[in-house]
Amino acid sequence: MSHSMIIQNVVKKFGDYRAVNQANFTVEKGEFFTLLGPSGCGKTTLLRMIAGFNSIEEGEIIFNDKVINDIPAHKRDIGMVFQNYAIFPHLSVYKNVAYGLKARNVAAKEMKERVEEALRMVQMEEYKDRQPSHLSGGQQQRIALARAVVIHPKILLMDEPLSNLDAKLRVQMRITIRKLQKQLGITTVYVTHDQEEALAISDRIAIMKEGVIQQIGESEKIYKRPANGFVANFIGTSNFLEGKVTKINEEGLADILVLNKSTIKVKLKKQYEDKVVISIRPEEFVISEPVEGQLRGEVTLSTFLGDFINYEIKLENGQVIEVNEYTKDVNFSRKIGDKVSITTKADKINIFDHTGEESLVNE
Ligand SMILES: Nc1ncnc2c1ncn2[C@@H]1O[C@H](COP(=O)(O)OP(=O)(O)OP(=O)(O)O)[C@@H](O)[C@H]1O
Repeated sequence: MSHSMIIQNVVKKFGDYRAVNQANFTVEKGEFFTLLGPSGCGKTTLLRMIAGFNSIEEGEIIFNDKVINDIPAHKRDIGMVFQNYAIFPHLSVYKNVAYGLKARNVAAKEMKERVEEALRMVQMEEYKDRQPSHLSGGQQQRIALARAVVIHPKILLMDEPLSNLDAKLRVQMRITIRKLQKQLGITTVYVTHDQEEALAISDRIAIMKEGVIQQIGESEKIYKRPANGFVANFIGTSNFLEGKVTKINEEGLADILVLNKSTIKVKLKKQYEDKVVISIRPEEFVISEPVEGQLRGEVTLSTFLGDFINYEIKLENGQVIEVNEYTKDVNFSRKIGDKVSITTKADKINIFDHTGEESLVNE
């Protein structure tokens, strides 16, 4: 028995509209897997299919080698945490957490032990007799988390569980969730539209756009080697520059003319001679004094952010790019109006075909 969850060619239709279109992935046992994408991309719809709240029009969802398409939600052995906590306002904290065990007819002694253990895990033991209305949002969300894990589910599903919390609490709670998930080893599928949260919390991420998965991978991989322009733009900050392959040899080593100005050499994964989209992270640029033949520009905004300085630089063609310089690497920050040159390391940038839909560099 494999214990993993397999999503195979899964389709969700609302009328003719495919809210989820041919989703394919495997979530390994104990893995923290995140569905990430802009509003309306279909991530909640897919999560609800896993939970058993949505019908499945095509494909299969397999858990422990068994197709679960037709198994009703309450028989799927799934714990769920939602954005709006969904805890019972008239029950004490203790009774909220005990609820799922009661429904499963767990004996009194074991129930007490498990509820106390779950409350301990989310550091809420001393609140067990409180009414939920006397708790903060973060505390209520901890109760929702305790209630989901107390039943020892095989799968934990979470839909934007942190989006009602303030920024600081969100960061604290995502650490709590991550630690608890690792400690319990529960296979987890998490939904968020917040890319920073997804990068921080996940083992792997699936990025969705208009019902279609664009890329699946570990946070670092997705950040450094986005599969297409959409992912490069959605995750972190990317500067997109126009380029053109002017020469390419048999091994794929290409001369790429950037903004009709300077040439970089990049190894492409296939033969390609056309316009390209070059995608560069703000921290992958190197700023220097102006040099003839290099990309040049003028600092139009300089923002000191402690560990780094963020610049807006207006290039000679009028395009404005974002560049970060680490404070530890420089003695002073550049000022508005300073003239500079911009270079970058060829192995750190991403090259897409002219449509932005296909990456031309190896992973
Ligand atoms: N019951 C429904 N009937 C018809 N269309 C629906 C239904 N539920 C969702 N949709 C549509 O399916 C698409 C995906 O919706 P879904 O809620 O999965 O998006 P999402 O990625 O979770 O977005 P958000 O972050 O805004 O919650 C949307 O275009 C939505 O309007």
